[in-house]
Amino acid sequence: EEPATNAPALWGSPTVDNGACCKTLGEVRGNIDRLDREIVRLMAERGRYVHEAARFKANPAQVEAPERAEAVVKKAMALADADGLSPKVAEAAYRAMVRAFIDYEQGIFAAAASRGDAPWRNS
Ligand SMILES: C=C(O[C@@H]1C=C(C(=O)O)C=C[C@H]1O)C(=O)O
Repeated sequence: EEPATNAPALWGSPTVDNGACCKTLGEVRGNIDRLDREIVRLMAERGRYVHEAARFKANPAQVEAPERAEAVVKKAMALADADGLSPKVAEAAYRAMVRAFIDYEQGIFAAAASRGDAPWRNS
């Protein structure tokens, strides 16, 4: 069954905010929900720049830009390490996120090409 959200912790001592948080799993999740609002807002802003990037690409292979994609992941891992986030968590999250943004950008590019906007033609 799911853990109770209003019961005290079962072990250890609080680790966040110099021990001020957290007293319940509900309090933990309220903070995670607050941060997710910010993360999604930032992802939406990131997505608008990914969309914009498509305008500078001549074909789908350029949309993929694997060297840049790898550099973005490696940078996130280094930033994570400096910020106290597990680099393995950052790597997995960034690989999935960048892959999804590439697919999104491929869709934007393909739609522009089929409108006759982007110069590239499929066949
Ligand atoms: C946004 C770009 O296009 C793609 C998406 C990337 C990303 O989400 O960071 C990075 C490189 C490309 O795979 C870009 O070329 O900068």
